[in-house]
Amino acid sequence: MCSPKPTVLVAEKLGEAGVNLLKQFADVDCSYNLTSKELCTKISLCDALIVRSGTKVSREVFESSGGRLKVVGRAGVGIDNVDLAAATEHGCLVVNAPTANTVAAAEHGIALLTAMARNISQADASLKAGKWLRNKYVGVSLVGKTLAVMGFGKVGSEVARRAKGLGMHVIAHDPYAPADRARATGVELVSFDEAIASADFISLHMPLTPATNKILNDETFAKMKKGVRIVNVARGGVIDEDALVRALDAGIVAQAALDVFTVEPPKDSKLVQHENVTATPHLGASTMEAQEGVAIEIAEAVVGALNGELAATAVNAPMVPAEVLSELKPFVALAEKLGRLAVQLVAGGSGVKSVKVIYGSARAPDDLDTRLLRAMITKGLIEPISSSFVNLVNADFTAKQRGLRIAEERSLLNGSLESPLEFIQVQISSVDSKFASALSDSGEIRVEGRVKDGIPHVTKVGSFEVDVSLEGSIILCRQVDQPGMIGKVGSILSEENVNVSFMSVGRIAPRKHAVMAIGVDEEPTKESLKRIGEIPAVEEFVYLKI
Ligand SMILES: NC(=O)C1=CN([C@@H]2O[C@H](COP(=O)(O)OP(=O)(O)OC[C@H]3O[C@@H](n4cnc5c(N)ncnc54)[C@H](O)[C@@H]3O)[C@@H](O)[C@H]2O)C=CC1
Ligand SMILES: O=C(O)C(=O)COP(=O)(O)O
Repeated sequence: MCSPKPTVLVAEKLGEAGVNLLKQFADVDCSYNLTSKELCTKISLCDALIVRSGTKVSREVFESSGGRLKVVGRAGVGIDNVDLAAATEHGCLVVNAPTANTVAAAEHGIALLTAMARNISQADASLKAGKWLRNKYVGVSLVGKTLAVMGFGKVGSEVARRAKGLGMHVIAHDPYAPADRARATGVELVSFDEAIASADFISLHMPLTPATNKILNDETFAKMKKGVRIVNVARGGVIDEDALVRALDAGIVAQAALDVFTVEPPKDSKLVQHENVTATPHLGASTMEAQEGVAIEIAEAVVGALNGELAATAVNAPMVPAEVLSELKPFVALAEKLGRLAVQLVAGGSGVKSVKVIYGSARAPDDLDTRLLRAMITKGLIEPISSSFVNLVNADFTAKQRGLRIAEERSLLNGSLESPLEFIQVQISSVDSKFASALSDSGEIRVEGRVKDGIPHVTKVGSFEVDVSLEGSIILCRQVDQPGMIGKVGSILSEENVNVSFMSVGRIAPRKHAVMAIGVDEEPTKESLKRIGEIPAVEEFVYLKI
C-alpha cells in the first residue's frame, strides 16, 4: 500500500534537529554517498531531496524523478550544484537555507586569513614533524593592510566587519550591493580593477555564476600587487586554479588560503600541496551551530513547500511575503478558476496564443505583485487542455514553451485601498468560442471575476453580467429572456438529482437575450444537458468544469 506520508531523501549529513523535524511529517531516508546512478534510481520514490554542496543535482535527476520530486532543499547557500533550469522545467521548487551559515563562513574566512598570515598550518605540520623553525615561519601583520572583499553580500559584509576589528583597511567590490550599506560598515565600494590592484589581501565572497567563473585568472593576477594574499571560502570555480599555481610560483601571489575547489575533493594536488597554500576541505559552514541552524531552516522550508506553502527562500520561484500572500489568497484561487473557465470556452481547434489579463485595483501599480496571479491564471489556462502540471515554479516557462503570450494590464480604480484587487479579467483573443456569448464586442473571449466574502465569483461573461460562485461546475446558457426559464432548467436538473448551488441571469434588456449561469454541485448527465439544449428558447449553452 502507498504511504500517505511524503518521502524525503536526505542525501548528505544534516543536523539532527532538522532530521527530527522532517520525521514528524515525512518518511525520511538518510542515504549518504550515493553515486549519481543510485541517486537517479532512488529519486523516483521521493517527493523531496535535501543536499549540501557535495551532491550534483543534475538534469538527469529531475528526468529520473518521473514528476514525483516536488522540492529540492539545499541545506546551505550556494546552489551551483543544482541544475536550476532543469528544476524549473520540471516544476520542482528549489529552496535554500541562506542565513544560518553566514557567520560560520565569515569566521572561517577570518580563520584562514589569520592562519595564512602567520603560517599556522605549515608551522604546525613542521613542529609535528619534529622541527623547530622559528625563522622560516615569520608571518605578516594584518593591521593597516588593505583587504578587498569581493562580493559584499551576507558573508562578505560579516568578513568586512570582523576585518575592521582587526585594524585592516577594508574596501569591497560588488556591482549589485547598495553603496549606503557598505558605507554604514565603513567600507568603500570600488571597481573590480581598483580592488584587486590596491589590495594586500583579497577575500572572495561572490556566488559562482557564468560571470564570476574564473574571475581570478592569469590576466587579473597580473594586475595585482606583487605579494598579494588570497582567501577563498566562496566557490573554487571563481579562481582559475592552474593560473593560481602559476601566480604562486611567480611570487605574484605570496599565499593563498582555500576552503573550496573547482572539483571537490580536488583531483590535482599541485595547488593543495603548494607550500604557500593553506587548505581546508570545504569547512566554511561546518560548525555545530551553523549545521543545526541550517538543518532546521531547510527542514522547515521543505515541509512548508510539501504542504503547498510558498517558500520564503525559494530560489526558482517568486518569494511572496506571508502578509502579501494572505491578502492575495482568495484572488489566487479566482485567478486559476478564471483561467480554467476562459480556456474551456475556446472552440476546439483554435490554438490559444494570446491572453490579456486586466487587474482592476485602486492600489498603485507597484503595490501589487502579480507574479503569483499570473502563474495561477497560466495554470488554469494550460492544465485543462494538456497533460502538463503547472505550478508557480514552471508557469512562465511552460507558457513560453507553448507559445502562450500573457500580457498584463492594470485598470486603476477609485475604490477602496483595503482590498488588493477589485476584479480580474481574462481575455483570450484570436480564437473561436464554443459559447458565442462569451465573446466581447471586440471579438475576444472575456470573463471577469471578483472575490465576494472570500469566495471567487464569475461576474461577467462576454458582455453579460452574471454572478455565480466558482465552486463546483457551471452551465452557461443563452436564451431569449422570458418567464419560466429558470424553472425549466432547474426541473431538468432536479430530476437528475443535480443540486443547483447558484443561479444568476444577466440580460441586455428585458425580453431580449439573457445569459443564465447555473452553478451545480454534481455533474449532469449528457442526456440532461441535451434536454436543456432542446428547450426552445435556449440558443446555446455550455457546461464547464471549474
Ligand atoms: N565555504 C563554505 O562552506 C560556504 C560558502 N559560501 C559561499 O559564499 C558565497 C557568498 O555567500 P553569501 O554571502 O551568503 O551570498 P550573498 O548572495 O549574500 O552574497 C553574494 C554577493 O556577491 C555579489 N556578487 C554577485 N556577482 C558578483 C560579481 N561579479 N562580483 C562581485 N560581487 C558579486 C552579490 O551582489 C552579493 O552581494 C557563495 O558563493 C556561497 O556559496 C557560503 C556559505 C558557506
Ligand atoms: O552554504 C554554502 O554555500 C556552502 O558552501 C556550505 O556547503 P556545505 O553545506 O557545507 O556542503
